Amino acid sequence: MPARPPAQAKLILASASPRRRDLLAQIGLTPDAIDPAELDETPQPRELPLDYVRRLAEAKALAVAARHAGGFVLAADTVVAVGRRILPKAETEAEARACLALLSGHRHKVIGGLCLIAPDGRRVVRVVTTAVTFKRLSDEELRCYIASGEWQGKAGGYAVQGLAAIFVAQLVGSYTNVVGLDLHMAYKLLAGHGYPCLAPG
Ligand SMILES: Cc1cn([C@H]2C[C@H](O)[C@@H](COP(=O)(O)OP(=O)(O)OP(=O)(O)O)O2)c(=O)[nH]c1=O
Repeated sequence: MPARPPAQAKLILASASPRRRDLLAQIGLTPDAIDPAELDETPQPRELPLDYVRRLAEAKALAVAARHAGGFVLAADTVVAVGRRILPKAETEAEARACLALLSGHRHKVIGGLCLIAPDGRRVVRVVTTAVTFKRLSDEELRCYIASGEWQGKAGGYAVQGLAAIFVAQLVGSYTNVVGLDLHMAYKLLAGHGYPCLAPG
């Protein structure tokens, strides 16, 4: 068992993503602070999706830990990958259409990187992969989905927790990883480093 950290050790979520905050709330965790890292998220030339999420999750955690000594700092990064290709976070309709055209009728991977920095400075990075298969999208489905606007700011141009759930023919692995934070791994990292995830009683 790891040594229990001081009772006042705070939980810092290094993320601007409301999805990650909501996911933590689902398991009864409310961060003491939400402090997004705001880094340049451009992939390096020929960077593989797995390397990219590891690098980003770690960089986000390190940037934020510098401002919160003695806390538990949790950071994450999510990408949608088609083979070695990292799809963008869709910011325009054209980007969302291009992503959905690649995903339609095919299997892709959602890769999530998590990094925890514990109060004693120990740092752990983990990667979780989920395989998702989309049905073949009709023109009408594509049009409705683009009109929904739910693709905005989402890795790969969709959000499984919304309307896009109807496109998912199969999902193998962690659902919460696709939404933005694998809760099993987040719990394992936090509890494993002595954060009191389970409220007494
Ligand atoms: C695939 C998928 C992604 N997403 C979201 C989760 C993330 O918010 C986003 C991926 O972008 P990220 O860069 O991982 O996260 P972010 O920019 O929103 O926040 P921060 O960097 O501050 O932590 O896509 C969904 O909400 N649902 C999905 O089904």
